[in-house]
Amino acid sequence: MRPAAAFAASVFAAKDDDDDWEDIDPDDIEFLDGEFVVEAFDDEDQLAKALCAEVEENAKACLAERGGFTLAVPGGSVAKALAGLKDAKGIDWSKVHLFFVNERVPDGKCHKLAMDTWVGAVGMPDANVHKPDAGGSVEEEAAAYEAQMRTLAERDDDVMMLDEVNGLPVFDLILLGMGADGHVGSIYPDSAALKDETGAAVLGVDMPGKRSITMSLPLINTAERVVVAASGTKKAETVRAVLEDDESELPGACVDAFSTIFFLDSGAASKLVAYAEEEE
Ligand SMILES: O=C1O[C@H](COP(=O)(O)O)[C@@H](O)[C@H](O)[C@H]1O
Repeated sequence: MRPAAAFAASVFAAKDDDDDWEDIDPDDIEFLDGEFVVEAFDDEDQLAKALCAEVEENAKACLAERGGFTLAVPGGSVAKALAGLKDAKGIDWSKVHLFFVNERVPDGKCHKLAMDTWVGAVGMPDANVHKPDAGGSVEEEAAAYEAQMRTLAERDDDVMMLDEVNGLPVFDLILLGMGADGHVGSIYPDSAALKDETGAAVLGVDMPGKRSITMSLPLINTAERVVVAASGTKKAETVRAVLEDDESELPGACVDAFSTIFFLDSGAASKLVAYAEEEE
């Protein structure tokens, strides 16, 4: 995989094996695959470029290595930040499979946003854009969406693998946004989805006004690489809690994939002790 730091204005801290923060040299970032890294960018534009670069570079690496690439995207600001992918060169989108981290059902809000923002422009075949479309209860939608992932894993072209330990689909890259309350996907603080122990890859969420499906935390944490993006000072306190409070049980604090990267803008990073020390 590519080093994560190509667009980083500041790579300021990483967790070592003992879970303590340590300063890192951006030049050493290639040795951090499998680690936990936080990067801060000057503004949302830089953050958006970094998100697009993550997709581009990971897609190219996976396509070269296996001839396939599996990507999951959320809605909200991260979805909008991917507009730059329209200009990406050298990616065979016919070999990329796109899923949604969470989705309103039956509305398909994240699918529509992705299509309008970049997917419609890059020429990804419709069959590669996997959206929940089963109908029925949120549980039925969730089960059917998980089945779509498993059907892909049953193909003999290695585009989607199953984890040898937990049997869950392994995504190459999952992008997450994080709400000001610390939610990721449709996994909200103190919710049934956060506490779920069924081992399901996809869960139904039947909150008033938010009838959704969401990837489960075990599925998210089985991915090769997860990037959590947050911007704006309104999220600064939540970002601080998620990254610097060892006791935090917020959904964002439960993201723990093999390679976990937090992309922040300066506003979202502003309350981090590690960031303040870097700025001094
Ligand atoms: O409700 C949601 O919010 C999160 C965060 O959105 P953002 O616009 O503040 O980045 C988003 O990732 C998720 O898909 C959406 O359902």
